[in-house]
Amino acid sequence: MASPSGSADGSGKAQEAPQTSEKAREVLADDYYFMGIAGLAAKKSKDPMTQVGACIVNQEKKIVGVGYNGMPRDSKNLPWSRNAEKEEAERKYLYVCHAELNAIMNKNSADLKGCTMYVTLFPCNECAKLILQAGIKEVVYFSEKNDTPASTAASKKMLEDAAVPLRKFEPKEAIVIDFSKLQHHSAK
Ligand SMILES: O=c1ccn([C@H]2C[C@H](O)[C@@H](COP(=O)(O)O)O2)c(=O)[nH]1
Ligand SMILES: [Zn+2]
Repeated sequence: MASPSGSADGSGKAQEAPQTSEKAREVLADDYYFMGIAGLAAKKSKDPMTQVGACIVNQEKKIVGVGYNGMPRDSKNLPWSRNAEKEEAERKYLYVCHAELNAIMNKNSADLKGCTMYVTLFPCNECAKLILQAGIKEVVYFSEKNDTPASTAASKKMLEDAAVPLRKFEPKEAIVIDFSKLQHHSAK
């Protein structure tokens, strides 16, 4: 599992040797944790083709918003098709709420100024506008699709122009949640 860079508790102090009676625990690094939450949120998306998740974190490293791409609230019969041969009104793009929009709308704090957004897919130009208007000050993304180059270029241009750092998350290992290891037994 990914561990934090530097000292184990982030304090910069040398790590103390664990007590012999204590199990050595692996502690998840921030980027893995927050992108992991974004990835888990993506798993909730009903988009049959592309599931996207976003997680917004404030300067105290607290999660203040999570979202995934989905159809607008209370909608029942909107199409998920991406088929280019269908009429525009029969394709998902006019309707779907992007993960970033939903994460921003789901915020549980007064505002998002100074926050970082973790998002599993490079934000489109419309989401870049939302990110900027929300006062988000850093974007960490995972994957980049190249099927909308103009949108990607515009998004990069806007974020760069506003001096909002854009960073690609490059995981070196997988995060695995083994529920059997979360099963705690009373010590007797
Ligand atoms: O910034 C973005 C860009 C796209 N999405 C969502 C919108 C759609 O549900 C999918 C893209 O569908 P494709 O079939 O891959 O074209 O991704 C998003 O949430 N945020
Ligand atoms: Zn978008």
